[in-house]
Amino acid sequence: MSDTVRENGVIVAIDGPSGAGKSSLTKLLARRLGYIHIDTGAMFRAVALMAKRAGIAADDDAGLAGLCRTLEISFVRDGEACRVLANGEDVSREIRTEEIGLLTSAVSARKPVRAALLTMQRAMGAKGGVILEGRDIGTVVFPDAEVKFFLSASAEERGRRRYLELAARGDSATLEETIAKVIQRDRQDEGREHAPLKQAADALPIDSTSLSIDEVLAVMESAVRERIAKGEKG
Ligand SMILES: Nc1ncnc2c1ncn2[C@@H]1O[C@H](COP(=O)(O)OP(=O)(O)O)[C@@H](O)[C@H]1O
Ligand SMILES: Nc1ccn([C@H]2C[C@H](O)[C@@H](COP(=O)(O)OP(=O)(O)O)O2)c(=O)n1
Repeated sequence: MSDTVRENGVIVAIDGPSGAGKSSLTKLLARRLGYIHIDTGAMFRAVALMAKRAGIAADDDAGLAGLCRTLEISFVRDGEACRVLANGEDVSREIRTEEIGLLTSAVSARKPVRAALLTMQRAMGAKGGVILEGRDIGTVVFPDAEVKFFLSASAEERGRRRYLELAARGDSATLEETIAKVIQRDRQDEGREHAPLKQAADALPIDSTSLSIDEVLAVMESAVRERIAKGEKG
């Protein structure tokens, strides 16, 4: 981790597999710290959605490169929520379907997509005062982030959490099907050649299988505030 002093505060990286709690904790931690929440997964999902609409296959690197050259992704606050815009269109809901989730896992493995979003993510976070959640934040996007967490949980628990989420949205997927999809996404995210899901050597691992969101938040907030205080001492 770096001793860089940044204009707006430190950079916090939260990596981990699907359903570990990254988005939930990033939102809460960002609110506690007054930091900006950067949902890098939503950026990859936006690329996947726009590629699907344009009829670009998940392995069409030339087509994906061309799409990413002109695609503008932005986040806008909407009260407590954060809307995701693709070329100015609010795609917050459409990017969250399981179909787009699986397509995103394939699209996000492609080098041109990773290269394009890497540039965007570094531009968004370079001045600090940000929390980025994803798969490769602490290893590729900001290897010098002052604070890194690797948030995990058992596949069964992550599948259960995702199942409850889907059921609340009226999705009829069974628990067994949802666990299987979580494991499939894990394999794809961990096994890909470019920027695979991996714990950074200097990341603080947190297994949330048997922890509440508030318990995880307490551990994270304490670690970040300790690092900020250390930086202020100089
Ligand atoms: N420690 C936890 N205990 C119980 N439920 C959790 C925990 N962390 C997250 N959840 C729930 O699990 C679901 C997935 O969490 P989310 O933050 O979207 O994970 P990720 O961003 O890692 O995919 C959400 O419904 C969230 O409320
Ligand atoms: N920094 C990132 C963030 C997400 N991805 C990929 C991996 C995931 O399968 C998809 C969707 O990510 P997202 O965080 O939205 O998915 P989950 O909420 O963890 O289920 O994008 C990535 O490759 N790199």
